[in-house]
Amino acid sequence: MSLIPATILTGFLGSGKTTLLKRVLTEAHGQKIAVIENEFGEENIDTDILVTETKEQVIQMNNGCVCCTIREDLRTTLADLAARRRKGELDFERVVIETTGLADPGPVAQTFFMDDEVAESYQLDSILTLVDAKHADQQLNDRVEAQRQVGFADQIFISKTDLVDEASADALAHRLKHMNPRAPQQRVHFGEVPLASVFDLKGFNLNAKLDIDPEFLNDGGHDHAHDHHGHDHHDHEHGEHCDHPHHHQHDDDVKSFVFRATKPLSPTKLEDFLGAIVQVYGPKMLRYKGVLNVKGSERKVIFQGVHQLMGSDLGPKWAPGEAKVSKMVFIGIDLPKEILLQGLEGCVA
Ligand SMILES: Nc1nc2c(ncn2[C@@H]2O[C@H](COP(=O)(O)OP(=O)(O)OP(=O)(O)O)[C@@H](O)[C@H]2O)c(=O)[nH]1
Repeated sequence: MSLIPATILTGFLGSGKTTLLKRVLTEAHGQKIAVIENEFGEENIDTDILVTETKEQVIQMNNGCVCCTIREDLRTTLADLAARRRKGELDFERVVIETTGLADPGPVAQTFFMDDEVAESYQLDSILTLVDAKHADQQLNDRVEAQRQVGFADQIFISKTDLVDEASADALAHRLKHMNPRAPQQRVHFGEVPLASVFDLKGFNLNAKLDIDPEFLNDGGHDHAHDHHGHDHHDHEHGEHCDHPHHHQHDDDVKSFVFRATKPLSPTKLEDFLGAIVQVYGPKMLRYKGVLNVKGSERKVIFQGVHQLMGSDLGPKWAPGEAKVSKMVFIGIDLPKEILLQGLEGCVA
């Protein structure tokens, strides 16, 4: 039986998750979608709305915060859903998990890899993150969960841009891009979004192409609040003027950087190094993904991970004339960029 695609919908409180989900469910012609809601408290208003307005199967889990307690519930809920589907008691083609606005989506995503029963029935399609254009700056400044949600995203939807001016929306887009250069961004107005932007994104598919622009992180188009650090991506010297607009004075904990190598990498060195690194920094490593030129392989090696869990797979052959450049993006919280970059340099074959 083919694997059931699963989508994780996350985003800070009030960012428009339910609005988007309702929209998608009513638009989803012919698709049967099981929705797993994770909310705080006993009263689950979101679920009531979904149940009355759509015919979807909604399972609610009321035991609090996803980040600490939920993995077991989520695991049993997913396993139970799959078992009932196998027996013909339930009919659905995909699953959407809406997390609470205060959840770290990491443990939710990991459930799909750590539990055999879940991994045998489901394939994590992508993590979608809603960002509220009106409140995001404050939320990102104040709340680590909001930052993590952006870090994990395979796709970012920016809601409520109707409530802010164009310059603010652009500045937010820029800030988010620095935090997570891997996730495409799309504005949504009251959840209006084509289904093709929501499902089958294959963000977790190892063969998905790595859509990042490594040059972006080296550009000068972000704020000078980073200058005092000296350890992150900024081309300008201290005091040097740059012409880009500086709307923010943010200094996000979730940051990203890109490793590039033009020489082929040694698979064993890479495995040893990354294996050791995730033991130490795994909890801080939200997502990492790369397309690698590995010695002895004619084909691209596609690699990705979430916290301590990582995997690799063979991609297509390098095209004739294509520069065989390895690229890896790391998104995490206070990652030791220099240690990682130096270690990776040492993995050249
Ligand atoms: N102006 C504006 N309001 C929006 C937009 N999208 C959603 N909203 C409103 O924002 C409020 C919160 O939306 P919800 O969909 O409930 O947000 P949520 O992320 O599910 O919220 P929680 O369940 O509390 O985490 C609602 O009043 C929505 O109508 C938008 O694009 N523009």
